[in-house]
Amino acid sequence: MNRYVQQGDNPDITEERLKATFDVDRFTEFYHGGLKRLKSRRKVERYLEEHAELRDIRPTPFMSRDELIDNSIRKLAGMAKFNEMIDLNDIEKTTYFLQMVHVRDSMPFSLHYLMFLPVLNSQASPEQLATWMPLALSGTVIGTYAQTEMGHGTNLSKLETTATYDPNTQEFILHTPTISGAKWWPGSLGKFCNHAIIVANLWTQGKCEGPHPFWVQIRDSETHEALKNVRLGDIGPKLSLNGSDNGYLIFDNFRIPRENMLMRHSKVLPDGTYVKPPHSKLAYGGMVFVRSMMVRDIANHLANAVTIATRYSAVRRQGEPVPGKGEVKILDYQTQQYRIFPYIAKAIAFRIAGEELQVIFREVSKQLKKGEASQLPDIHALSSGLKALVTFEVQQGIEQCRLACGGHGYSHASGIPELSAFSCGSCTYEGDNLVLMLQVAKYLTKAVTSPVASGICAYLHKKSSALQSALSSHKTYSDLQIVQDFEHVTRRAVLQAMDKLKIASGTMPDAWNRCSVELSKAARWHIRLYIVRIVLSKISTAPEDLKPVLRTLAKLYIFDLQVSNKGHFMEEGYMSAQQIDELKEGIWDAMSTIRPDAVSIVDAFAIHEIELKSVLGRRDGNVYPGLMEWTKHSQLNEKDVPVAFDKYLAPIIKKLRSRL
Ligand SMILES: Cc1cc2nc3c(=O)[nH]c(=O)nc-3n(C[C@H](O)[C@H](O)[C@H](O)COP(=O)(O)OP(=O)(O)OC[C@H]3O[C@@H](n4cnc5c(N)ncnc54)[C@H](O)[C@@H]3O)c2cc1C
Repeated sequence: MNRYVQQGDNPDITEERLKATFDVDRFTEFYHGGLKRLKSRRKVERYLEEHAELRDIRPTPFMSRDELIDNSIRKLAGMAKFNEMIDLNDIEKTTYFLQMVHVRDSMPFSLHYLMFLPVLNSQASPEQLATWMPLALSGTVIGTYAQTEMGHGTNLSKLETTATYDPNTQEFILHTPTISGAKWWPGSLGKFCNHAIIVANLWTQGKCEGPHPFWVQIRDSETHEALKNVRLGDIGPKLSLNGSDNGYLIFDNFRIPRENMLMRHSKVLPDGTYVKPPHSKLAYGGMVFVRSMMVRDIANHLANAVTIATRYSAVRRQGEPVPGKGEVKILDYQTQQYRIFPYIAKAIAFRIAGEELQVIFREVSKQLKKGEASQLPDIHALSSGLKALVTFEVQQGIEQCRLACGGHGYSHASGIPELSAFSCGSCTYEGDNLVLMLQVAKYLTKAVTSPVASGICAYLHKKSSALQSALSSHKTYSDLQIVQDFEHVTRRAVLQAMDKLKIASGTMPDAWNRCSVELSKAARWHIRLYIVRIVLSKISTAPEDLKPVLRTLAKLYIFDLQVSNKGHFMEEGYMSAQQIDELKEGIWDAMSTIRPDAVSIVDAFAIHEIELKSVLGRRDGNVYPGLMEWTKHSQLNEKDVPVAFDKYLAPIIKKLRSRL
C-alpha cells in the first residue's frame, strides 16, 4: 500500500504507486530506524515548511557565488532564532535540521558542528571542556577544523605549521614557515569563523612530538577582523560548496597560552615536559565519529539520486517497441532497470552499514571514555574502509542516475549535477579514498599475522571448508552460503596480497608500493564482506511483511557484486560458469520482481521535496510543467534581448548587414 497518491498527480506515477506489494509507511519506518526517529524527522520537515525564511529564495543553481554566500549566511542567522531545533543531545534531529536548511551546496559552519565540536568533545580535557564548550555552543564562537595545508593533507607528519612551546612565557608560538605550510581548505575558515582547532607539529624542549590540536582564536570578538599576526582569506570557487568560504590561514609567530593545547590525551607541562597519550590511537576518536556520520549521509545522496531517476523513469515515455501500441515508460526497459535498480539496492545496503557503524561507534566511545581503546583499530579500519568504498560507489551511482535521465539529467533542474558535485568531495575530504583503503590493508596485514583475529577478521583464520561454492539455484542460495562464498573470495584476496608482499624484494616501503594495488583491492573485499554480512543480518530481523522486498533488494546487491567480479569467484574453479549464469538469472529475476515496486521503494525513502530539489524527481510526477516553470528563475529570461547581445553582437551584425 502506498499513501503517496494524491489528486492531480501524473497518472503514470499513480499507476506505479497502486502496484505496491508492500506497505510503504512500514518500509519507511524500518529504513529510518523506527517510528520515534521518523516522527522527529517529520517535525523538522514541518518546521521547514512553516518557516520560509529558512529556505532558499530561489533555486541555488541560479545564484552567483556572492548570492550563495549571502543566502547561506542569511539562513544560518535565521536559524539562531530556532535554537529549539539544535539539540546536541539529539544529533540525529540536529543534523537533519541543518541538512534541510542548507541542503547541498551551502553548508556554512558545517565544520563547526561536524568537526569543531566533536574534536573538542573528544580531545579537550574536562576542565577545558567546561570553559570552551559553553562558548562553542553559545553561537558567539564559530569554529572550524584546520588540519590540511597547501602542501600536505595526507601525510600529517609533514605538516609545516609549528607550535613551539616557550616555557618562559608559558605560551605556544604558532608559525607558518613557508607558503606551502599555509592552512588550506578548512570550511568557513576564510571569512566567517572566529576560532579554529589548528593542527600543528608540536615542538617542546627541542623535540618534535608530532601533530597536535590547539584551540585558537583567529578573529577579534568585536570587530571580526583577523587578529594581528594571522593572515587569512577565501581560497576561491570550488566544484561545489560555494556557499561556504573554505579558507587559507598563515601564522606569523602568533602566541597562544599553554592551556590552549587540547589536553585530554597528551599534555605539555608548564616546564615544557611532554606527556604522551596513554594509547597512540586515542586521537582517532573524532575521525571515526565523522566518518561514521559520513557513510550514512553519503548513502542518503544515492537514495536521493535513485529517487529522482526512478520517479522520472516512471513518467518519461520514449520509444514504441510495438508500433501503434504507444510509447513505453523508460522504466520498462531492462537496460534502464539495470542502470538504476542495483543502485537502489546499494543505497539501502550502504545505509544499513552506516547505521551499524554508528552503533559500533557509540559502543567504542563508551569504552574510550573509560580509557579502554582495544577496539579502536578495528573501528578505525572499518570506518575508513566504509567511507572510502561508499563515497566512491555513491559517486558512480549518481552518475548512472544522471545518465538514466537522458538530457534532462544534465540540467540543474534534475538536481543531479548539484548532488553529484556536492557528493564527490567526500571521496577526498576526511581522507583520500585510496589512502584510506591502504590503511585498511595495513590493518589487515596485522590481523593476518596476529595469532587470534577478532570479530570482523575471524574469517581470515578460518580454513576454507569447501573447494567449490555450494550454490545450486539462486532461489535457494542461503545467507550462510553467500557469506561463506564472500569469505572465501575475501580471504583469498587478502592472503594472496599478503603473500605477494612477503616475497616482494627491496625495502618494505618499496615492496609495499609495488603491491599496493592488490593490497587496496583486498581491503575493498574486506569491506564488501562486512557490508554483505551486516545487510543479511539486518534484514533477517526486519518485520515479516517487509522481508520479501528487502531480501530481493539484498540479493540484487549481492548477485550484482558477484557477477561484476566474477573472475574472483571463478578463480581455481571455486564457482563454475553455470553458477555465474545462475547468479545472472537471480539478477534478472530480482529486477522483474522489483519493477512494480520500484517507485514505492524510493517513495519509502521518504525524501522531502526540500531536500530532493529536483523537478524530475518531484512526488507528483508533473515533470514537464515543472521544467517550464523552472525556466522562470533564469535571469537571462528577464529581458528578451540580453545586454551582451546589444553590447557585442549587435554592432558586428549591423556592420556585416551594411556590407550585404
Ligand atoms: C571540499 C573539501 C573540503 C575540505 N575541508 C577541509 C577542512 O575543513 N579541514 C581540513 O583540514 N581539510 C579539509 N579538506 C582537505 C582534505 O582533507 C584533503 O584534501 C585530503 O585529506 C586529501 O589530502 P591532499 O589534498 O593532500 O591529497 P594528496 O595526499 O596530495 O593526494 C593526491 C593523490 O596522491 C595519492 N596519495 C597521497 N598519499 C599517498 C600514499 N601514501 N599512498 C598512495 N597514494 C597516495 C592520493 O591517493 C591522491 O590520488 C577539504 C578538502 C575538500 C576537497
